[in-house]
Amino acid sequence: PNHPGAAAGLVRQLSALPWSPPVSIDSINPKVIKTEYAVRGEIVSRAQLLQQELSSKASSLPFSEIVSLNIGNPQSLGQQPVTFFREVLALCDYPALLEKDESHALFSSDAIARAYRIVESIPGRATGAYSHSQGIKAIREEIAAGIAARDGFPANADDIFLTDGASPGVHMMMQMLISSEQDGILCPIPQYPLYSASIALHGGTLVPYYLNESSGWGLEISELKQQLDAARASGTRVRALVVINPGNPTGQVLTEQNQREVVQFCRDEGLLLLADEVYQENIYEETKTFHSFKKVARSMGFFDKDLSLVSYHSVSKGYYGECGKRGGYMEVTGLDAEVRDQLYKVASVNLCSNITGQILMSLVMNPPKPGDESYDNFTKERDGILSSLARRAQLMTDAMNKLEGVTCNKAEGAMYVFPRLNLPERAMKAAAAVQMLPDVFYARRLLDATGIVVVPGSGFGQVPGTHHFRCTILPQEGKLPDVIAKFTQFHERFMEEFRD
Ligand SMILES: Cc1ncc(COP(=O)(O)O)c(CN[C@@H]2CONC2=O)c1O
Repeated sequence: PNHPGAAAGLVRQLSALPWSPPVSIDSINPKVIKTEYAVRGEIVSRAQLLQQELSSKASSLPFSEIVSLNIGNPQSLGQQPVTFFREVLALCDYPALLEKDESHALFSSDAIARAYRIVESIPGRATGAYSHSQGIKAIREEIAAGIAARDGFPANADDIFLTDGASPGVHMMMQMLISSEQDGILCPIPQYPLYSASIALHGGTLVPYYLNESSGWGLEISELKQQLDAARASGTRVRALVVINPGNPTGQVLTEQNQREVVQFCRDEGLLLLADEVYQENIYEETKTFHSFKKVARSMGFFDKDLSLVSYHSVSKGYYGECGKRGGYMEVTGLDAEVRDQLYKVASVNLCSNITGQILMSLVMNPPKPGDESYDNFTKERDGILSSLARRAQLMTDAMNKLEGVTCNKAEGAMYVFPRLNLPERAMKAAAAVQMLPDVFYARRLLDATGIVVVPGSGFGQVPGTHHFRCTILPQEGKLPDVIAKFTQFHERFMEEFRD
């Protein structure tokens, strides 16, 4: 052991031993293995491989591009950002621009004034510093004022937690609520798989309640009650009810009466209401109006001492579609102060959300007003995008309903159609023969034939024995007819191939 070469010799001996990675698929957290997120699942993975094939050589594929209709990502399909929002963000990102005369030739006066006000409200004018863990106080005050203006009821800046998109806010609440598998969360089926994924990651239990496809994806209190009682009878401690309004993937917009019933149900059954309202500005059905659950609860006379409610919003949807900027909030009301303190502690572990997303969230909640220099251009951009989305929602719904064996509820809101596939028996058998679920088989064949990427309905959950897929309504209007034509041609050939 004292020999100078001994250590080197020992190292050589050790290095000769077979080395294996310290982390293996068998040694990572099994909750991670169990987690699935179909919006970027197996079909998307194959699409990425095909994209590489398209990029690497003159392709033998029967299409020239991948059309990603699997994800609600408007700007990736050509939607333009809102000018006023980007002007304010640019100025806040580089505050020195505010001191330059040239800026007045480049930026609208109200964007300069807004950016100046925001920068001045940040301690040290430091848009690069960590902020308060719930977000910059002045930003939260602006958002609270926007909520109050929307609802006609007060909102408190200290109830706002600014997050990097709505997703982290959902994870934070699941982290707070789920202690073990005994803790259940009532979720709509079909649901946006952030919820099933987060519940799985935190080791809880998803308690399903089925939306009624035959009544336009209606949310029935009787179904909620039946599922809640069954879960409780099996020993599950049901903590919360998730409602996504407008719905993803289903696109329904709840009636105010239905919302009142949901609020009453949560109050009566002692459930925290998790209201996912990220599509609140994506309403296309003229007979429907968005009402926040906060407004509905307050209008029923339920305040902080009467109901626990967490409301989510995001900069990823609406007419802004700023998904990559990662802005969002959760408005937390009706929780005990000591619970709020624990939530704050969890938020503080991540220090703060990104400042750009925080600023953008405040712009979404307080956009240009009549008389502002940007107002006319802003309303032109906003109304242009929303009216186009409404037309595309109708176009896609109609196109789906023209397909043989397909029925599709109208997309009243959000950004998706979720058609039901009634496949021939031979198609079902062909799927089984390759160990695929029928809607995965269909989505895979669609991708391989056209380059169009959709998400199989099994990725959102569906009534057993039914099959769907989710497709966004997002291709720009000039391109949508071509996408629909490709889709239709594929479907006709598919049905011909597998006709019973
Ligand atoms: C209902 C719902 N809630 C929350 C989120 C999370 O959004 P952010 O974290 O970006 O704020 C999404 C995103 N929609 C996903 C992403 O694109 N397609 C979807 O279905 C969503 O659809």
